[in-house]
Amino acid sequence: MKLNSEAKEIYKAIKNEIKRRIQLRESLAYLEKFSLTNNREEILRRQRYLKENLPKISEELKPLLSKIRPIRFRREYLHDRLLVVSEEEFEKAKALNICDVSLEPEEGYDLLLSTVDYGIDVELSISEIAPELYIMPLWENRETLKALASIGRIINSPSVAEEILAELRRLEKVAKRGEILENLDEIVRREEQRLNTKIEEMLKKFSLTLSGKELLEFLKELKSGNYQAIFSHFSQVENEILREIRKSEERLSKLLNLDVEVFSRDNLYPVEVSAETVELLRTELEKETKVEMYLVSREILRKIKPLLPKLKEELQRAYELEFLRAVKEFTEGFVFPEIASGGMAFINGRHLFIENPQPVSYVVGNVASFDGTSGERIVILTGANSGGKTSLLELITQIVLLTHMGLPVPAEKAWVEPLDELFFFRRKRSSYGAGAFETALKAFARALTKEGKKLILIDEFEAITEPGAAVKIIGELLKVAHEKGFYVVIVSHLGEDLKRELSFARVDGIEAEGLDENLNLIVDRQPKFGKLGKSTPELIVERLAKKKRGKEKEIFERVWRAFKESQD
Ligand SMILES: Nc1ncnc2c1ncn2[C@@H]1O[C@H](COP(=O)(O)OP(=O)(O)OP(=O)(O)O)[C@@H](O)[C@H]1O
Repeated sequence: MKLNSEAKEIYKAIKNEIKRRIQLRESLAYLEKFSLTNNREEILRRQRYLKENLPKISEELKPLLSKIRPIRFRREYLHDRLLVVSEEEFEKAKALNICDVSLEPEEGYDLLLSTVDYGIDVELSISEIAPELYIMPLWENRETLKALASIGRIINSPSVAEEILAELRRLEKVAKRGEILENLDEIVRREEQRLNTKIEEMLKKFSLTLSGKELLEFLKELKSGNYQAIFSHFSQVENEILREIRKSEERLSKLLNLDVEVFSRDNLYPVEVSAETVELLRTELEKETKVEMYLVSREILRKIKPLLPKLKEELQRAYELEFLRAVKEFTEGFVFPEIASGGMAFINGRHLFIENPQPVSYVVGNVASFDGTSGERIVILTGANSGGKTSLLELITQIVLLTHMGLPVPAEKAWVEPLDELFFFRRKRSSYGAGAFETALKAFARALTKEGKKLILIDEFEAITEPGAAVKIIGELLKVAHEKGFYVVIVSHLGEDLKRELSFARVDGIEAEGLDENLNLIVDRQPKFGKLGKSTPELIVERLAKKKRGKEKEIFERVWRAFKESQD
């Protein structure tokens, strides 16, 4: 379906309404599948798809879907491992391009894998050699997996994410070790400080007990050459300190899941762990963690590998659900239009961008029959200023476009014939002179060339030329449109004159019904079919007569009386 630029603007605004409700970037692609089509079968196919799937969307899905993130399995070269293979396997192993390959074990790697009994036994496949490339993205996206599991429960289609999450739990211990590794320095320094405070306290206590009487005791022992007693007294402190050191090391060993001896025994106060020792510890821990991570990852992957294709499908399904959810949110209270032949119509249509709009029913062509209409394809829309004529043209455009997207429309009931082209010509308020007139005329004429099913909506063409000429021009152009079987709604204040020229056209009118208590015009937005819309100068006069003061008021009152007298 082809659109002119102003119709395109409305199409863009509709798409934006859906887009801004979509929480996931990946779901935007689904909107492309709903671009305009005039293929009746395709529209019906989209309607069937939405009718089947929209009811499955429930409120509670929104926060869960917002948590979904893409899970991308990495393809990286891992420098931390060496794969030792036989000569026959060498080329194949190299071709995997996943890590260094050798025929002999070599130094300098955290992990030694081998198909020929030199290290951890592996088969020649990426998932065996580098299972972390699959497991880490899953581990990092646990929130997505949890959301998928909950979504599965809601839509009654159990997710493989449940099983994957259960398996991933085995990684918790080694992941914790990874965290510890990151904070190793801080952990060791904290233990060191704790230990020194403790020793300090012990020494303080000891110096207190060594006062007075005890000192004399020592001197006596010293005189009699009994050094042993003194040594034993001091070594008692030393032992206590050593016991504290061991306790600290046990605590660290337990935390790191590795036997450690990091505090020097040479210098008991203050105890200190050298930077080198921390580095050595880090290297050892890193190596252990790598091996453990590899082994646990491999074990998990062996179990869950068959589930990964289904997981991918489920992620895609989540993107689709998010698209559907946004459509559902946008089209709440809408109906699927009947794909008809012979024009377009709707009952109680609601403008998308007017807050609390008055619902309006309308027909162009013979798809539905309302009192005062008889299948006219050319309609002249007349009526009060600010009555809602432009808004009605926009509403027709919105309903026609949504139908061609395959979406429901904001109305109680609607009928739309698939069209080849839609033209919307807005009133150019600031256009004056021959240039503007010529441009508008050319655009109108262009819309009339070429065959096909067309809807042409024109907002007040005559504003840019003299009324007399306008009747001739518009009249003739509408005759062409009529002959070609196009559908046209044209806003005009020249309804009466045009009607005289065009027997095939219908004239509808939007009317003001009076003034409200604040002297604002009360407008019935529903056009009266086949009835010229009265302009409302007498209401404007009444309004001024009631609002103004003094001399001006007198003048308006006089004019108003003249109106009333002519009505009596
Ligand atoms: N169905 C509706 N319900 C509520 N408000 C409406 C409706 N249709 C139009 N309006 C409001 O009325 C005002 C005038 O609408 P619109 O510009 O469509 O009128 P118009 O007849 O084209 O005016 P003009 O004669 O100035 O061209 C706008 O503020 C619009 O939001």
